[in-house]
Amino acid sequence: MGCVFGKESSVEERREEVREEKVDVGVGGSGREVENVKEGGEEKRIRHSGERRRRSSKPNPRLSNPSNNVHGEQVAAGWPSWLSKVAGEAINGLVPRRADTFEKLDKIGQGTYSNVYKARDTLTGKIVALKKVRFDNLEPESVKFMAREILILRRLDHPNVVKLEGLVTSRMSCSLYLVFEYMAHDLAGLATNPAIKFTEPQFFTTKPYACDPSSLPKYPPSKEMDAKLRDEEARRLRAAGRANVDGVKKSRPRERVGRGLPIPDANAELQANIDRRRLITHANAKSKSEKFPPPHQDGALGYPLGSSQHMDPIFDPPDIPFSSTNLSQPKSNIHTWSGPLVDPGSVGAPRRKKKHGR
Ligand SMILES: Nc1ncnc2c1ncn2[C@@H]1O[C@H](COP(=O)(O)OP(=O)(O)OP(=O)(O)O)[C@@H](O)[C@H]1O
Repeated sequence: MGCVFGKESSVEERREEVREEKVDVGVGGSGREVENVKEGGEEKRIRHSGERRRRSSKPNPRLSNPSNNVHGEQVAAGWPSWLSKVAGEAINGLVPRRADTFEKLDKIGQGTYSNVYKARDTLTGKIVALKKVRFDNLEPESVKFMAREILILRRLDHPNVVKLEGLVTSRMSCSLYLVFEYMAHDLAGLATNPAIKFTEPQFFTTKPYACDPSSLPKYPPSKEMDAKLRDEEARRLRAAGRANVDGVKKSRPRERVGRGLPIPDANAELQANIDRRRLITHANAKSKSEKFPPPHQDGALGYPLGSSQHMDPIFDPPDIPFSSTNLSQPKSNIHTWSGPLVDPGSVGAPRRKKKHGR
């Protein structure tokens, strides 16, 4: 996930719904306390950003496999076996959300490995962004790569970094959705607006720090490495191509005129570079997990409830009902978000302290 997003006022925050008890909607890695308190008969969700609590353990971005009993617990909780086997640590302490509890509204973006949808959480009414990662052949390396992103996102807690709020999948599914707060703007879009100037505190010098820099992975994600190698290869090929062309046709006056054109204004150039980079990235993408069906096959939008407007009936067939995620139960008994599955402290996920009535 290469994006940092800007949030439009706090409209979405005001819309955030409340769950029965304190749950870790930051899926476990956030440095904030999140709690629900009753106020005037109404429950409100509050975040304590000032005080940081010590934790005995944090998810480790260098992945390790879960023990057999943790794997068993994860599968029982609704995680697909392929995910738990390869990326057990990334989902440690969480339960998956069911796909049919979201209503896809629109396709809003596409990343290197994903399609992103605006969706409504039908249990809370909240608008979210769903990043769909589909793993063709469930290649362990692709899964591990995504797990690494999840682990890092779980650790990040910063006002300027979009939060991972949950994960959606099911035992029978071969896809995974990351649930994020919905952001009205993205950084690339804002950067192209000359009226908007970013200040340093808008980035990572703002406290609380997103995470302790020393805890970040030592090496860049393989995706970045791949991108770097692809860029270098593309540059090399371009240079080789130019050398060939120069060798064959020494002089192409019209081309030289073209090269001499004035540079367009900075913002247009920035956007063009962004677009070009995206094109190169997508055109050269090699990982199996980067292949997606065309939008018309990738989960239909705009259909009535209960049909394909719910998420991907193809890739998310109804599961055998699992108690924690079964819609036939009253809402109050549902773990609606990816939240604690087992005692996180005992299996390496961050420990969350319950706080009441602060
Ligand atoms: N939380 C969000 N709210 C609103 N739009 C989003 C959100 N997350 C992603 N998007 C949109 O989807 C696009 C793709 O996002 P995504 O995170 O998949 O890709 P990326 O970070 O640009 O690239 P990569 O796949 O390499 O990480 C973004 O550029 C943005 O337009």
